[in-house]
Amino acid sequence: MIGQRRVRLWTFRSKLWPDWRGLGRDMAGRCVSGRALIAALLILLATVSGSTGPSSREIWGASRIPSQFSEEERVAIKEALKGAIQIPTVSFSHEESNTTALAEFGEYMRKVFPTVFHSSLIRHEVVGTYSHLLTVQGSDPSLQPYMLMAHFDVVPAPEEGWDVPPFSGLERDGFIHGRGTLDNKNSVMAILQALELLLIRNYSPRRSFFIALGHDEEVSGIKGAQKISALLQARGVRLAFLVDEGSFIMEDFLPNLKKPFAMISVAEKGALDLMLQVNMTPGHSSAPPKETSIGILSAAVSRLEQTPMPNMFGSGPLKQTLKLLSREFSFPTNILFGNLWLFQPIVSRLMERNHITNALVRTTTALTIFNAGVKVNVIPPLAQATINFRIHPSQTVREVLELVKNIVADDRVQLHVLRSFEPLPVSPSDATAIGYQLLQQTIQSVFPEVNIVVPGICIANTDSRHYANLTNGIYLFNPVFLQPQGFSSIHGINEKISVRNYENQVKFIFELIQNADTYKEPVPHLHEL
Ligand SMILES: CCCCCCCCCCCCCCCC(=O)N[C@@H](Cc1ccccc1)C(=O)O
Ligand SMILES: [Zn+2]
Ligand SMILES: [Zn+2]
Repeated sequence: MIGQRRVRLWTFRSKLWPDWRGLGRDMAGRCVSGRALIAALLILLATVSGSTGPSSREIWGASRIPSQFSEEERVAIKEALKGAIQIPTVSFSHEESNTTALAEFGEYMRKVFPTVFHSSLIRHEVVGTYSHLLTVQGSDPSLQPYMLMAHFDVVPAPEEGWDVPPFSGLERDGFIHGRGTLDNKNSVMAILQALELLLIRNYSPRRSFFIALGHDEEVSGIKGAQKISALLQARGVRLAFLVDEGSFIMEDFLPNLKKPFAMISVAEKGALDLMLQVNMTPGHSSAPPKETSIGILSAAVSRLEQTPMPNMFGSGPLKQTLKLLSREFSFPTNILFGNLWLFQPIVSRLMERNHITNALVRTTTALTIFNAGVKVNVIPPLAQATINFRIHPSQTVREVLELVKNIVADDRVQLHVLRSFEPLPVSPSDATAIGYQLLQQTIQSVFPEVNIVVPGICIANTDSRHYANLTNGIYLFNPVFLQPQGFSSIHGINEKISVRNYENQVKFIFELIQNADTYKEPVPHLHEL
């Protein structure tokens, strides 16, 4: 009891100290006027006396719960994830998914997180038949809510090539194996697990938040995320920020950088799925025309592959990413990245050398489907190819289409847009951006070995774009260490997460929820009062 009081007093004093220290001077150290000083003192007194606002216990967050889990809890944490991996919630296409598994997953969540699903603080709704929206009621309605997101559908996983069956959830050598361990059942389970552990410890949040769990992210999110977003919009919800998958704590992604760095993506690329089609008159293969639909189309897609979209290094958040990272590198990379005003041409070329960093600097062109021909002795009437472009944040769908037309430069090739969406606007990452600041603080406390946190670009797409109408603070970050091999396993083979990584993910969310409750807006300059 005495110890608890001492902690409370200490926290109280340390929270006050920065305000007192700066009193009478603005942020630049200049003296402020007497009237502003009196106004500031009055506001401070009113807050400290707490006669009308929340109690000092609530203000200073004295009821913080440490993220320490018992042996029994640690076993339950990993077993819960293994069980989730065993449910084959596969999205095959827009039309086809394993709906039995999607429904079973909903039952499974209710079973393993009973406190969450029975809490009087939480409203649970099923949206679009299989997706889930949880509304966690905070005690302070003056705080703007936020949202934690994840999805539990997965891409298919043929058994060939895997060290262990992809839906076994087997633990081997300290790793839990299987489809969805990184993308993205780890996040679904970690969010609910952290909340379960907080509620068991009688935590009741001050700031309301939503948990949105999608069931069709891998095939667009139209039936899940888009519906949840429309529901929240109809309820007049505005979010302070949201956190979704899309970036990691990166290890060994950049040459000469051995230390891990956390990248919070503040931008997400757009997309364009374009079908190219050539129609020609069919005929006998014994007397072929000079050009066939296959030849014309092949030449067109080859030109597209051989002509990369322009390098957009100079615009977008990447310059800031590299500038912040520069001090982590040794000579000469630190000089190159730290002086982009001079070395931009060299650095932008360096980024093109590797397929992952190349995806950060330009709109990418991926030839993914090619269909033509019906019989070996028939000149094919029709040839079709589908190309997946991922659009750089500084370009638009229209601009990319224009570039494609100029590169193809052949009227016989028809272009059909199958699907497109623009890149997301860049979310703020400055000192006033609550979502970014909260993530950064939490990364620094949970992962002390991570020296640096940088804003970045997500090269893939997530469900978060469906929520752009509710917030301008969209942050993509999974608190998990990832190496290039782990990146290849996402949608590939041998996807796995270490037990330690997963435990830390739970710990991270446990801390993040509490940090969101105690977050203080940066104090405005006194001369602004
Ligand atoms: C400087 C070092 C940079 C390193 C970059 C490493 C990047 C790691 C990115 C990992 C992204 C994981 C997120 C995957 C999400 C995903 O699979 N999305 C899918 C599904 C989808 C398809 C169309 C529309 C919406 C959604 C996708 O983008 O294809
Ligand atoms: Zn995903
Ligand atoms: Zn995915």
